[in-house]
Amino acid sequence: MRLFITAMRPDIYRYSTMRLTKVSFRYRRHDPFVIEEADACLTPGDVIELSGVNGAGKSTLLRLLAGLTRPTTGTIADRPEVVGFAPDRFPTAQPFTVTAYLRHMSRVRGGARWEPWAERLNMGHLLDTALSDLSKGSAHKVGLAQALMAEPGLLILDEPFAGLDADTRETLPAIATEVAARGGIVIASDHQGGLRALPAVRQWSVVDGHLKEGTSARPEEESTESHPQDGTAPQERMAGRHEGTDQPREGVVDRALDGVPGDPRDRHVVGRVRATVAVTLPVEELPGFLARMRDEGYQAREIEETG
Ligand SMILES: Nc1ncnc2c1ncn2[C@@H]1O[C@H](COP(=O)(O)OP(=O)(O)OP(=O)(O)O)[C@@H](O)[C@H]1O
Repeated sequence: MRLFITAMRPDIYRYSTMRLTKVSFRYRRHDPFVIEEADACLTPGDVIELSGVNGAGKSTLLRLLAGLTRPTTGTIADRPEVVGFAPDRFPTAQPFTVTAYLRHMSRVRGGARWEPWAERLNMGHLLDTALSDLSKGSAHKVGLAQALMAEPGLLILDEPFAGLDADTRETLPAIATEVAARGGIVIASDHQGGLRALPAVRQWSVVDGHLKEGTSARPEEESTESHPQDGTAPQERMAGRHEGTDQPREGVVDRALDGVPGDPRDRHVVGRVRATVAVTLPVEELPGFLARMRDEGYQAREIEETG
């Protein structure tokens, strides 16, 4: 006998638009500003590629977004509760093996599951290695795994493709898409254009301290080019004016939330991403299975027995 169970996990992510308002930053009082008066909105479901020449301020901006650094002036509002940050250089001077480190981070993250990420990022052979013995690319994977394990609402990747082997490089765009599809925001600085093939990637660049949208770092591509997804001018999206209208924004978020009932404008406030799965299991395991699902916050909606 087989049982088919469809299940729904309701409202597991909160959605809100993160806003930067006139954010400026400099490292020391008399230094020049690295970031000047950045205005931007990061909307649930966005995948953003951040470009700029060496020293433009990409890492600085990412650290501001992560909350690791505070703006000198200006505000950053409505940052998602769970932030995953994978730095460009993972700090390996720590007295742990990879497994011990990931277990520790899992505890810090409230019991987040790291094992699937270790598998997906091809880290099986690294698990017993001391962090201090890791190669650059392997250390980078550990940084990615710790960033991903908590299912972040904001995933920040600083040069995520640097030093990665080919298989893992190919995996990253799919991972970014998945995070965005469940309503997360993904932003990655990337010299290598690894996310560029994804549909609807927002292009940000830092040029002379200014944050720009809809352009690469190449000046000839800057200016008034419209966003390919919604027809808004880049700087309107940057300033969030489009989200301020009564019209729900077309784009990644709404596609990710297809089939969700209710006013589409509400989707930006509370997400209702739902997936329906069919599970086949021996009938005697049903009570335990349902109990585990409830423990994890799922709801069983329908049970159907088949012979
Ligand atoms: N801790 C720091 N103290 C003082 N200045 C810093 C510090 N970190 C970065 N800077 C300066 O801030 C500017 C921006 O650096 P940042 O690392 O953000 O650039 P980036 O665009 O990420 O560069 P890259 O592409 O080379 O990684 C540079 O001039 C850099 O020298």
